[in-house]
Amino acid sequence: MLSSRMALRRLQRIAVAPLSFTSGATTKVQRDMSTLPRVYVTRQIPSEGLKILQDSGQVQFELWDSDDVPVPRKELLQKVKGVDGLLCVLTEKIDAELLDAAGSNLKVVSTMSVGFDHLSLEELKKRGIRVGYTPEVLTDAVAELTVALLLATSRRLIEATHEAKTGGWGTWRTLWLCGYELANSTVGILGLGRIGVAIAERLAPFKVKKFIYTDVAPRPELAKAINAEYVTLDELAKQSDFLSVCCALTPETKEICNTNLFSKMKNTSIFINTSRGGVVNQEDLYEALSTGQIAGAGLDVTVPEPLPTSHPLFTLKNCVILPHIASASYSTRNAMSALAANNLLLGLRSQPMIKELKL
Ligand SMILES: O=C(O)[C@H](O)CO
Repeated sequence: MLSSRMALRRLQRIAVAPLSFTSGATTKVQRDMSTLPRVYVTRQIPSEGLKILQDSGQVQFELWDSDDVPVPRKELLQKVKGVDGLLCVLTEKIDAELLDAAGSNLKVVSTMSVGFDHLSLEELKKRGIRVGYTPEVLTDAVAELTVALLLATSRRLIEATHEAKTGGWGTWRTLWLCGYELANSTVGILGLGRIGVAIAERLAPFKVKKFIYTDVAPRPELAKAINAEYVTLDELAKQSDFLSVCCALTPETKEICNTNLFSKMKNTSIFINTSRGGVVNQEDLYEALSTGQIAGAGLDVTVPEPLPTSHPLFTLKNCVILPHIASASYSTRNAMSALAANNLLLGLRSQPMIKELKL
């Protein structure tokens, strides 16, 4: 007998099945509903979001029916012509060129992401286009992955499994594969928001001694929840045994993690980034890691993405690199797609979105 979960999955598949896409091509999804607002979806999003769009009867939509390759820019510029709404993911640059190509019908852009550095907010604002995004639904998944990455980096798990698999595991040794523990440590958070708080809440039971943070200004309400002290960026670098970057990528935070920061960190410190690759100067990070200025780095995000396999950071044992998977749990990605779809539909109905960016 099918478990209810499996049965549900099967039902979802059946519900989505009639769409049966041809790989790599843009496929018209709705039946003839030519008077309805037109929407372009730039990726094959998880089924919950697709189903909301399908069942709404409110829009006709086309989507780029692959999750493996992003829609080529040329096709995207073609497909957005005259659309009323756009549902995108973080690989699509929504800039003046694209908005010009879309034209004056475009009323709503809904991104299936909490980050919005791929959106030219100024251009969107200028054109009166509303923007939806997906904060909160991914907080738990991102915090969980950040903790996993921090532990994998500080306790050298990737190196250790490699050694075990490739014959490096000799006798038990007193200092072999030693790392750094969270107990009695100071954890620093660069950019305290919901995700930073969620990370700290998960790390606290590891007996962290102190949480510190920096941001453009103190955030007492959030800091109170985790008993974190506000410090300057310099102090954050100096005091942190673990420094976790949680800030958005903006002109102000671009490459904020550079030699200036790394040179102030302890040789025993671990640097973790699950926000955006652009906040780090990767040459400076390579230097800091390869010279032992800092002990290790765990990165879920890089510039560019994917990071070429020939990149020098991949040669370092003390650098753990993940392919931008912080929010990658089935439930979270489905929730993100549902929120993005609902934001889009609400925006097109000129109603308040569930999560709308103030421009
Ligand atoms: O911005 C986001 O949503 C994350 O980086 C991917 O989930």
